[in-house]
Amino acid sequence: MMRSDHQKLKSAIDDSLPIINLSSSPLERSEVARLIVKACEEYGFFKVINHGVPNHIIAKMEEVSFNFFNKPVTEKQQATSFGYGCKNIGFNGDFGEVEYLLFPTKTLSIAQAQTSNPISIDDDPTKFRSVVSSYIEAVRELACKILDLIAEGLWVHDKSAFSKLIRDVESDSLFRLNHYPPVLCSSKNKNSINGSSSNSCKVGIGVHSDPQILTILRSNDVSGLEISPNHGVWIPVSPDPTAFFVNVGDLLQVMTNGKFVSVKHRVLSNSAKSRMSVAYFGAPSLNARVTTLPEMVTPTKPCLYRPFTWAEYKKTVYSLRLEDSRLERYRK
Ligand SMILES: C=C1C[C@]23C[C@@]1(O)CC[C@H]2[C@@]12CC[C@H](O)[C@@](C)(C(=O)O1)[C@H]2[C@@H]3C(=O)O
Ligand SMILES: O=C(O)CCC(=O)C(=O)O
Ligand SMILES: [Fe+2]
Repeated sequence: MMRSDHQKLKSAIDDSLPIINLSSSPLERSEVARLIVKACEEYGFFKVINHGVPNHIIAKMEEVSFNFFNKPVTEKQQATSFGYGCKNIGFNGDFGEVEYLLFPTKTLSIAQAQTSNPISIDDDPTKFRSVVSSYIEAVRELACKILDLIAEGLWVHDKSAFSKLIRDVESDSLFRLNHYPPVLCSSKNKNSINGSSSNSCKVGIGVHSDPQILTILRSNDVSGLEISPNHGVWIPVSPDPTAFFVNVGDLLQVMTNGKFVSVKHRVLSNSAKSRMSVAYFGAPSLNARVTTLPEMVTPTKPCLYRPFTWAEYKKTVYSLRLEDSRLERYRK
């Protein structure tokens, strides 16, 4: 075996993935900030423990998600205008063994204002709305906490340079529930996916990076998520329902001038169990101008990307397929 193969195998172990403990005392704040920056540079991905999101909020979210996906297909399809999708991902021919509910977080506040138009997702739509609203509020706070620590760790002058973008009332953040039903792996499919773990083989969601600033992800106790911090290496992420997982998105790559890399990831379906995940994609408002922070540009590290609005970038994202590289188009 060549030395590089050894190194690849050694690095493809989940144990090596960074874990950030947010319970640390204020004295250790700068150390936590430093570790988060390191994780974003090396992996664009990390796990957060002692995150402070109350258990009852997480448990209720899991319950409404489970109830929704357990409904008959015909009932779920009635939620298509509200973002229900099955197997089709995006608009350009991507498919996966997944069903999902995907909507802008703003939708809930609009629905709240128009009580005559409740969201018919749950038998009790008011319950669905209030459970999801509380969950979104809690994970947005977690995202802001992490983004403020990133700003500190990067010695950025404006400590809320990142978090203010997703705190904006016009923020275009998204919320997504995913359900990957068990898919039996035929011997023909077995090991068809390079480096996948043995009890999974079909693609739930194909290789992609998240286009927004930061993603806060949580799942049940079923595996499937894999990340690829280096080209050709796939690391399965052990599921941990008590934790949150954080992905660096494309916009954070641009704002940090490529110091952070938006992590490539995919989900493989499990042959025995259903995986359920919940993702919050923190994004700026559509008209926000995304630029590289001046602190990230030096004479030896000139600015890599031209400025653009999130609306412009989102249009590009939706014109392309999951795996397509979009940031290349915004290079100077
Ligand atoms: C094929 C696509 C689905 C996606 C939009 C896109 O055209 C390319 C990016 C995809 C992605 C990946 C991360 C998130 O799950 C998502 C909601 C996003 O913002 O970009 C999805 C989009 C989607 O499923 O609509
Ligand atoms: O289900 C997961 O763990 C990841 C989902 C994901 O990558 C996405 O929804 O963009
Ligand atoms: Fe993703």
